[in-house]
Amino acid sequence: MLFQVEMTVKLPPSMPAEQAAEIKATEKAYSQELQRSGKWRHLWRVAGSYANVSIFDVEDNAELQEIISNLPLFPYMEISVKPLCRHPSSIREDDS
Ligand SMILES: O=C(O)CC1=CCC(=O)O1
Repeated sequence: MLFQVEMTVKLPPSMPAEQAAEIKATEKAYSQELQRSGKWRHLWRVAGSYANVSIFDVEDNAELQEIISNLPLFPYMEISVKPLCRHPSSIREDDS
């Protein structure tokens, strides 16, 4: 199942820079492992924002919830999820 997930990062201004850097490094490693596995298909920065638009390819809602809730930045993000299905006019083979 494919999902579009938009994540907006809102780190508290009071968080020490070292702690923020550590969380971001852990987040990067976690997301890159999921990208290598194919579960995190796309990761795009939203230009001009500390936000991303991502496409996940997971078994079901429960797996998406598990992945998202384990993001190191999860406590500091606003997240919206949209389920996707194949567009009838799509010419891409990997859209479903
Ligand atoms: O910087 C972000 O958009 C948050 C994030 C998600 C995966 C990652 O590596 O950073």
